[in-house]
Amino acid sequence: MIDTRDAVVAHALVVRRGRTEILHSVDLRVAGGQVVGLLGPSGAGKTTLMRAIIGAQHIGSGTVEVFGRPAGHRVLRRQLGYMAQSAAIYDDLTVEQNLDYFRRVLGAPASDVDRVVAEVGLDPVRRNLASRLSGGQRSRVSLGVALLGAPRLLVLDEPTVGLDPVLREELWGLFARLAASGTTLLVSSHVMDEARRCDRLLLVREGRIIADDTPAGLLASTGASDHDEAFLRLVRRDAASGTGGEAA
Ligand SMILES: Nc1ncnc2c1ncn2[C@@H]1O[C@H](COP(=O)(O)OP(=O)(O)OP(=O)(O)O)[C@@H](O)[C@H]1O
Repeated sequence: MIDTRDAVVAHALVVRRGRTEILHSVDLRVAGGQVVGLLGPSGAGKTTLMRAIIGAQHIGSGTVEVFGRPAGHRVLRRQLGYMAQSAAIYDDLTVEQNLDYFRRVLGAPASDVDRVVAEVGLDPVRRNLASRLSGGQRSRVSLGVALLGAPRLLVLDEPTVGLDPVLREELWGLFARLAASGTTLLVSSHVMDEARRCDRLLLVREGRIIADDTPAGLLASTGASDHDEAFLRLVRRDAASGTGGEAA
C-alpha cells in the first residue's frame, strides 16, 4: 500500500556542530512514497540534515518528526534505513555475513539476505571478504544494510558515489521501484544528472533550503535547460540575495 502521509516534517530546525550553526531554521516536508533528492554544494548541510532526521544529531531548536514521531524515537528504529557516506561494514566478514549479521541485529527475516544481495547487484561477490571489495562494492554492501528489514524511510547519503553509469542507472531503478511500493527515499547526491530521477528536489545552500520543487518545476522556474544549470542559477541567485551564511 502506498504511504501518502508525510514521512518527514521539520519545523524551524536549527542544528549547531561545535560552535557553528549549520542549519538555520529549516522547514521541510517529505511526502511518503516519493524519491526526494537532497542536493547542494559541498558543506551545505545535507549530511547534517540527514543525521537530524535519523535522530543521530543533537537539535539546537525546532522540531523534526518522522512518521509523526520525534526523530530518534525508538519505534522508528525499524522503520528507518540509513546509509552513511563511509561504508559501515566489517572488513573481516564476507558480503553475506555482513548482511546476515545486521539483519539479525534488526530482527529481519533470513530471506532478506538473498533479497538484498540481488537488489544491490552483489551476487557475484557475495562470498568475498569486505576487505577485498572495490569502493563501489563496499558502498553497495552499506546500501544493502540500509535495505534490510524493508524500512518505510530510506535516508541515503550519496549512495551512488563512485559507481559507474550502468550501476547508477540500476540503483535509481531500484529506488523508483521501492518508492512505487510505498517506501520514502531521501537521497543526497552531487550528480545533478540524477536530479531528474527524483519526484521532488530540495536544494540546500549554507544551511538553508533554497528550493523545493519537482525536477520539471525547477527547470521552468529558472529557465534552465538542465539541472546543472538550474542549480547554478539558483545558487547564484541566492548568493546575490545575500541571505546565506551570516546566521551564527
Ligand atoms: N563534526 C563536526 N563538527 C563541526 N562542524 C562540522 C562537523 N561535521 C561537519 N561540520 C560542518 O558542517 C557543515 C555541513 O557539513 P555537512 O557534512 O552536513 O555538509 P554536506 O552538504 O553533507 O557536504 P558534502 O556534500 O561535502 O558531504 C560544514 O561546514 C562542515 O564543515
